[in-house]
Amino acid sequence: MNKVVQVENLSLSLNGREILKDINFEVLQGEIFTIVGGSGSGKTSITKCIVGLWKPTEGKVEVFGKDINTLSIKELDSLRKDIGYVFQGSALFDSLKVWENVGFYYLERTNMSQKEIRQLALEKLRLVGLDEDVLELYPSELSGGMKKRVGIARAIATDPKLIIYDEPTSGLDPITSRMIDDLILSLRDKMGTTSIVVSHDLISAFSISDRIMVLKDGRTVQIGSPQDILSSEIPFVKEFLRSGFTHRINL
Ligand SMILES: Nc1ncnc2c1ncn2[C@@H]1O[C@H](COP(=O)(O)OP(=O)(O)OP(=O)(O)O)[C@@H](O)[C@H]1O
Repeated sequence: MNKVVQVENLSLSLNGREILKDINFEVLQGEIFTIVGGSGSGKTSITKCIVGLWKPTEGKVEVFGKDINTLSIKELDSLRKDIGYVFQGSALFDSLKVWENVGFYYLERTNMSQKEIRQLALEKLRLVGLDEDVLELYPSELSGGMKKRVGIARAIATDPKLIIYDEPTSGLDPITSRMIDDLILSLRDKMGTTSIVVSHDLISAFSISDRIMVLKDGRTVQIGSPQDILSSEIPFVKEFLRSGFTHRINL
Protein backbone atom coordinates (compact mmCIF):
# COMPACT_ATOMS: atom_id res chain seq x y z
CA MET A 1 0.00 0.00 0.00
CA ASN A 2 1.18 3.55 -0.75
CA LYS A 3 2.70 5.58 2.02
CA VAL A 4 1.01 8.96 2.21
CA VAL A 5 3.09 10.25 5.12
CA GLN A 6 6.46 9.03 6.32
CA VAL A 7 8.03 10.52 9.42
CA GLU A 8 11.63 9.49 10.13
CA ASN A 9 13.60 10.32 13.26
CA LEU A 10 11.67 13.56 13.70
CA SER A 11 12.93 15.80 16.47
CA LEU A 12 11.79 19.37 17.07
CA SER A 13 13.07 22.00 19.46
CA LEU A 14 11.39 25.38 19.90
CA ASN A 15 13.16 28.19 21.75
CA GLY A 16 15.76 25.68 22.92
CA ARG A 17 13.10 23.35 24.36
CA GLU A 18 12.78 19.82 23.06
CA ILE A 19 9.17 19.33 21.91
CA LEU A 20 9.47 16.12 19.84
CA LYS A 21 12.15 13.45 20.09
CA ASP A 22 12.92 10.80 17.49
CA ILE A 23 9.40 10.18 16.19
CA ASN A 24 8.97 7.50 13.51
CA PHE A 25 5.75 6.44 11.81
CA GLU A 26 4.07 6.10 8.45
CA VAL A 27 0.48 6.57 7.37
CA LEU A 28 -0.81 4.43 4.55
CA GLN A 29 -3.32 5.39 1.89
CA GLY A 30 -6.90 5.25 3.19
CA GLU A 31 -5.74 4.68 6.75
CA ILE A 32 -7.13 6.50 9.80
CA PHE A 33 -4.12 7.09 12.04
CA THR A 34 -4.81 8.67 15.40
CA ILE A 35 -2.33 10.39 17.70
CA VAL A 36 -3.27 10.39 21.39
CA GLY A 37 -1.40 11.70 24.42
CA GLY A 38 -1.69 14.14 27.27
CA SER A 39 -1.89 17.92 26.90
CA GLY A 40 1.39 19.29 25.63
CA SER A 41 2.72 15.88 24.57
CA GLY A 42 3.36 17.21 21.04
CA LYS A 43 0.40 15.94 19.01
CA THR A 44 -0.36 19.22 17.20
CA SER A 45 3.38 19.87 16.73
CA ILE A 46 3.64 16.67 14.70
CA THR A 47 0.83 17.82 12.40
CA LYS A 48 2.52 21.23 12.01
CA CYS A 49 5.67 19.44 10.86
CA ILE A 50 3.60 17.37 8.42
CA VAL A 51 2.14 20.46 6.74
CA GLY A 52 5.53 22.19 6.72
CA LEU A 53 4.61 24.96 9.17
CA TRP A 54 7.44 23.87 11.44
CA LYS A 55 10.78 22.57 10.26
CA PRO A 56 12.20 19.55 12.10
CA THR A 57 15.39 20.16 14.05
CA GLU A 58 16.39 16.67 12.96
CA GLY A 59 14.83 13.99 10.77
CA LYS A 60 12.60 14.00 7.75
CA VAL A 61 8.91 14.29 6.90
CA GLU A 62 7.71 13.02 3.53
CA VAL A 63 4.19 13.68 2.29
CA PHE A 64 3.03 12.03 -0.96
CA GLY A 65 6.65 10.91 -1.40
CA LYS A 66 8.08 14.44 -1.20
CA ASP A 67 10.38 15.75 1.52
CA ILE A 68 8.27 18.63 2.81
CA ASN A 69 11.30 20.66 3.90
CA THR A 70 13.05 20.72 0.56
CA LEU A 71 10.08 22.07 -1.42
CA SER A 72 9.97 25.58 -2.83
CA ILE A 73 7.17 27.85 -1.57
CA LYS A 74 5.30 27.22 -4.83
CA GLU A 75 5.66 23.43 -4.53
CA LEU A 76 4.61 23.54 -0.86
CA ASP A 77 1.59 25.65 -1.77
CA SER A 78 0.52 23.16 -4.42
CA LEU A 79 1.06 20.19 -2.09
CA ARG A 80 -1.03 21.87 0.65
CA LYS A 81 -4.01 21.87 -1.73
CA ASP A 82 -3.97 18.09 -1.28
CA ILE A 83 -4.02 18.39 2.52
CA GLY A 84 -7.19 19.41 4.38
CA TYR A 85 -6.70 20.68 7.92
CA VAL A 86 -9.58 20.69 10.39
CA PHE A 87 -8.49 23.10 13.10
CA GLN A 88 -9.04 22.65 16.81
CA GLY A 89 -12.06 24.90 17.56
CA SER A 90 -13.00 24.97 13.83
CA ALA A 91 -11.33 28.39 13.24
CA LEU A 92 -14.09 29.69 10.99
CA PHE A 93 -13.98 33.31 9.85
CA ASP A 94 -16.68 35.01 11.95
CA SER A 95 -17.32 37.77 9.43
CA LEU A 96 -17.90 35.36 6.54
CA LYS A 97 -21.03 33.37 5.82
CA VAL A 98 -20.93 29.57 5.85
CA TRP A 99 -20.66 29.27 2.05
CA GLU A 100 -17.83 31.83 2.00
CA ASN A 101 -15.99 29.93 4.74
CA VAL A 102 -16.34 26.63 2.86
CA GLY A 103 -15.45 28.20 -0.49
CA PHE A 104 -12.68 30.40 0.93
CA TYR A 105 -9.90 28.79 -1.12
CA TYR A 106 -11.81 29.40 -4.35
CA LEU A 107 -12.82 32.95 -3.42
CA GLU A 108 -9.20 33.82 -2.67
CA ARG A 109 -7.38 31.84 -5.31
CA THR A 110 -9.57 31.41 -8.37
CA ASN A 111 -11.73 33.37 -10.79
CA MET A 112 -14.75 31.17 -10.20
CA SER A 113 -18.04 33.06 -9.94
CA GLN A 114 -19.78 33.42 -6.59
CA LYS A 115 -22.60 31.26 -7.92
CA GLU A 116 -20.20 28.42 -8.76
CA ILE A 117 -18.45 28.68 -5.41
CA ARG A 118 -21.76 28.69 -3.57
CA GLN A 119 -22.75 25.52 -5.46
CA LEU A 120 -19.42 23.86 -4.66
CA ALA A 121 -19.82 24.83 -0.98
CA LEU A 122 -23.29 23.28 -0.98
CA GLU A 123 -21.93 19.99 -2.38
CA LYS A 124 -19.32 19.85 0.39
CA LEU A 125 -21.87 20.80 3.06
CA ARG A 126 -24.12 17.96 1.88
CA LEU A 127 -21.21 15.54 2.30
CA VAL A 128 -21.01 16.53 5.97
CA GLY A 129 -24.76 16.27 6.51
CA LEU A 130 -25.75 19.94 6.20
CA ASP A 131 -27.92 21.58 3.53
CA GLU A 132 -28.74 24.91 1.90
CA ASP A 133 -30.39 26.23 5.05
CA VAL A 134 -26.94 26.99 6.50
CA LEU A 135 -25.35 28.64 3.43
CA GLU A 136 -26.17 32.21 4.41
CA LEU A 137 -25.63 31.80 8.16
CA TYR A 138 -22.68 33.25 10.06
CA PRO A 139 -20.58 31.01 12.38
CA SER A 140 -22.11 32.69 15.45
CA GLU A 141 -25.49 31.29 14.38
CA LEU A 142 -24.25 27.67 14.39
CA SER A 143 -24.09 25.08 17.18
CA GLY A 144 -20.71 23.59 18.15
CA GLY A 145 -21.41 20.42 16.15
CA MET A 146 -22.46 22.42 13.08
CA LYS A 147 -19.29 24.52 13.32
CA LYS A 148 -17.19 21.35 13.32
CA ARG A 149 -19.09 20.10 10.26
CA VAL A 150 -18.55 23.41 8.45
CA GLY A 151 -14.84 23.27 9.40
CA ILE A 152 -14.69 19.78 7.89
CA ALA A 153 -16.59 20.94 4.76
CA ARG A 154 -13.99 23.70 4.35
CA ALA A 155 -11.16 21.20 4.79
CA ILE A 156 -12.55 18.95 2.03
CA ALA A 157 -13.34 21.84 -0.35
CA THR A 158 -10.24 21.16 -2.47
CA ASP A 159 -10.81 17.37 -2.50
CA PRO A 160 -7.67 16.70 -0.45
CA LYS A 161 -6.03 13.27 -0.41
CA LEU A 162 -5.02 13.70 3.22
CA ILE A 163 -7.13 15.24 5.99
CA ILE A 164 -5.67 16.18 9.36
CA TYR A 165 -8.26 16.54 12.11
CA ASP A 166 -7.04 18.36 15.23
CA GLU A 167 -9.34 17.42 18.12
CA PRO A 168 -12.46 16.96 15.96
CA THR A 169 -14.71 16.02 18.89
CA SER A 170 -13.41 18.37 21.59
CA GLY A 171 -16.13 20.42 23.26
CA LEU A 172 -18.93 18.31 21.79
CA ASP A 173 -21.48 16.20 23.65
CA PRO A 174 -21.08 12.40 23.31
CA ILE A 175 -23.87 12.00 20.73
CA THR A 176 -22.53 14.75 18.47
CA SER A 177 -19.01 13.34 18.95
CA ARG A 178 -20.14 9.96 17.64
CA MET A 179 -21.75 11.73 14.65
CA ILE A 180 -18.41 13.37 13.87
CA ASP A 181 -16.71 9.94 14.17
CA ASP A 182 -19.21 8.54 11.66
CA LEU A 183 -18.55 11.50 9.39
CA ILE A 184 -14.76 10.88 9.44
CA LEU A 185 -15.38 7.24 8.54
CA SER A 186 -17.88 8.07 5.80
CA LEU A 187 -15.55 10.67 4.22
CA ARG A 188 -12.82 8.06 4.14
CA ASP A 189 -15.23 5.60 2.52
CA LYS A 190 -16.72 8.10 0.02
CA MET A 191 -13.56 9.98 -0.91
CA GLY A 192 -10.85 7.42 -0.12
CA THR A 193 -9.00 10.00 1.94
CA THR A 194 -6.19 9.24 4.33
CA SER A 195 -6.77 10.69 7.79
CA ILE A 196 -4.55 11.75 10.66
CA VAL A 197 -6.58 12.50 13.77
CA VAL A 198 -5.27 14.20 16.90
CA SER A 199 -7.55 13.36 19.80
CA HIS A 200 -8.08 13.38 23.52
CA ASP A 201 -11.24 11.38 23.03
CA LEU A 202 -10.36 7.72 23.56
CA ILE A 203 -13.83 6.48 22.63
CA SER A 204 -13.45 8.22 19.28
CA ALA A 205 -9.86 7.00 18.83
CA PHE A 206 -10.83 3.39 19.44
CA SER A 207 -13.96 3.60 17.25
CA ILE A 208 -12.44 5.03 14.08
CA SER A 209 -8.71 4.27 13.99
CA ASP A 210 -6.85 1.67 12.01
CA ARG A 211 -3.77 2.44 14.11
CA ILE A 212 -3.09 4.60 17.13
CA MET A 213 0.12 6.27 18.28
CA VAL A 214 0.48 7.04 21.98
CA LEU A 215 2.74 9.99 22.77
CA LYS A 216 4.27 11.08 26.05
CA ASP A 217 6.42 14.18 26.45
CA GLY A 218 7.21 14.33 22.75
CA ARG A 219 8.22 10.68 22.50
CA THR A 220 6.43 7.68 21.02
CA VAL A 221 5.35 5.18 23.65
CA GLN A 222 3.54 2.74 21.36
CA ILE A 223 2.08 2.45 17.87
CA GLY A 224 -0.42 -0.29 17.10
CA SER A 225 -3.92 -1.34 16.20
CA PRO A 226 -6.66 -0.42 18.70
CA GLN A 227 -6.48 -4.03 19.90
CA ASP A 228 -2.70 -3.81 20.40
CA ILE A 229 -3.11 -0.62 22.43
CA LEU A 230 -6.00 -1.99 24.50
CA SER A 231 -3.98 -5.07 25.42
CA SER A 232 -0.76 -3.13 25.98
CA GLU A 233 1.47 -4.12 28.86
CA ILE A 234 3.28 -0.76 28.84
CA PRO A 235 2.52 0.90 32.20
CA PHE A 236 2.06 4.42 30.74
CA VAL A 237 -0.40 3.14 28.10
CA LYS A 238 -2.36 1.18 30.70
CA GLU A 239 -2.56 4.22 32.97
CA PHE A 240 -3.43 6.54 30.08
CA LEU A 241 -6.31 4.28 29.02
CA ARG A 242 -7.53 3.82 32.57
CA SER A 243 -7.62 7.54 33.32
CA GLY A 244 -8.97 8.42 29.85
CA PHE A 245 -11.92 6.06 29.97
CA THR A 246 -12.66 6.77 33.65
CA HIS A 247 -12.72 10.50 32.90
CA ARG A 248 -15.28 9.95 30.14
CA ILE A 249 -17.47 7.79 32.37
CA ASN A 250 -17.37 10.36 35.16
CA LEU A 251 -18.52 13.22 32.93
N1 LIG B 1 4.95 28.28 19.21
C1 LIG B 1 5.47 27.59 20.22
N2 LIG B 1 6.65 27.99 20.79
C2 LIG B 1 7.21 27.30 21.80
N3 LIG B 1 6.65 26.18 22.35
C3 LIG B 1 5.48 25.75 21.83
C4 LIG B 1 4.84 26.43 20.75
N4 LIG B 1 3.69 25.75 20.47
C5 LIG B 1 3.63 24.71 21.32
N5 LIG B 1 4.71 24.71 22.12
C6 LIG B 1 4.99 23.73 23.17
O1 LIG B 1 5.14 22.48 22.54
C7 LIG B 1 4.65 21.45 23.40
C8 LIG B 1 3.73 20.57 22.59
O2 LIG B 1 2.60 21.34 22.22
P1 LIG B 1 1.47 20.73 21.28
O3 LIG B 1 0.46 21.80 21.05
O4 LIG B 1 2.08 20.06 20.12
O5 LIG B 1 0.87 19.60 22.25
P2 LIG B 1 -0.50 18.83 22.16
O6 LIG B 1 -0.19 17.42 22.56
O7 LIG B 1 -1.14 19.05 20.85
O8 LIG B 1 -1.31 19.55 23.33
P3 LIG B 1 -2.90 19.80 23.52
O9 LIG B 1 -3.50 18.43 23.63
O10 LIG B 1 -2.96 20.53 24.81
O11 LIG B 1 -3.39 20.57 22.34
C9 LIG B 1 3.96 22.13 24.58
O12 LIG B 1 4.80 22.05 25.69
C10 LIG B 1 3.82 23.55 24.13
O13 LIG B 1 3.94 24.43 25.22
